[in-house]
Amino acid sequence: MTASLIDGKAHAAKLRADVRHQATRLLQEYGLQPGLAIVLVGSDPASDVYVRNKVRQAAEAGLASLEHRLPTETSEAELLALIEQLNGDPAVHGILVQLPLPAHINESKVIHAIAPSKDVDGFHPINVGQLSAGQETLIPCTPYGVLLLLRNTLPSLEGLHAVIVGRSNIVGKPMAQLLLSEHCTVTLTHSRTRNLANVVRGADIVIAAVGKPRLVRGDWIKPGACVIDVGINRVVENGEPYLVGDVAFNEVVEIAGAITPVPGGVGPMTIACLLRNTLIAACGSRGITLSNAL
Ligand SMILES: Nc1nc(=O)c2c([nH]1)NC[C@@H]1CN(c3ccc(C(=O)N[C@@H](CCC(=O)O)C(=O)O)cc3)C=[N+]21
Repeated sequence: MTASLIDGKAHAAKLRADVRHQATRLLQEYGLQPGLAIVLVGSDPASDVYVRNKVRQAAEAGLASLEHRLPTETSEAELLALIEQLNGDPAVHGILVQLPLPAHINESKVIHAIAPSKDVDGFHPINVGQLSAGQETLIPCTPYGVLLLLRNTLPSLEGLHAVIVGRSNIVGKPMAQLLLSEHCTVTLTHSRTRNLANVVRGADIVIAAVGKPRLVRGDWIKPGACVIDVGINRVVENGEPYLVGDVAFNEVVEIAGAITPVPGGVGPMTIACLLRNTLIAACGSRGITLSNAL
């Protein structure tokens, strides 16, 4: 059996079209245009590409995006002052500070400084706590995107065994909380997990988010399982640069029931969910209820 491909690019395009539709209505009915501020400190070439993509897609979805590029030498105090200014700016509904930050800046301090209502990454401890309590909140973009893909792929998530590989604050932990809310049985594994392959063999849903190229092999997969590859690893093979996931795609595609490709899987959903979070934050700022989440 060959797995069906989960087309993240197509799902993301649909989600962005929905954001655009709702943003148009917000502007017409309430005179409100959602605004996203993107802050990039330093000039990492990979970050540069992501930020440019985010800005372009935000504009296409009818959002106002404001880019703040700061030099690597920017002090922590200067960055905190900018965040303070954005927190108080009524045209800004979402603030994204691109991570990682240069080593002299305390990431946790920066995340704490963002107003929780504008924290479209969902990284502020208030939002983390609300997610873990199962309350409505701004959800981190990558796990949010994965959840939408799963909902669109599987008839029901209830009672399924989800095994997450990787316990990061950005993907693994919030993913576990979201899937618990969907009534999955959740196992959160990591680098110290004993007999990882055997644990993954029990999974109906596998979420690979460790940043190790092709870690998850074909013989780890229960036939028919749904496999979501969050990894984005840049490797050079035969002198060519490649983007590969945390899943050995060629092996797993033969065993799984459905699988996301890299690229074109989770990545595009992450950006689409960032736009959606900005829309949600803008609505929240005026007490407007947003209809359907697809
Ligand atoms: N505060 C913060 N929030 C983030 O959400 C955040 C961040 N910092 N720092 C960097 C990572 C990385 N990230 C990606 C988003 C989309 C793709 C994406 O769309 N990837 C394409 C391929 C892109 C390519 O070809 O390089 C795909 O998978 O199809 C990748 C990576 C968000 N991040």
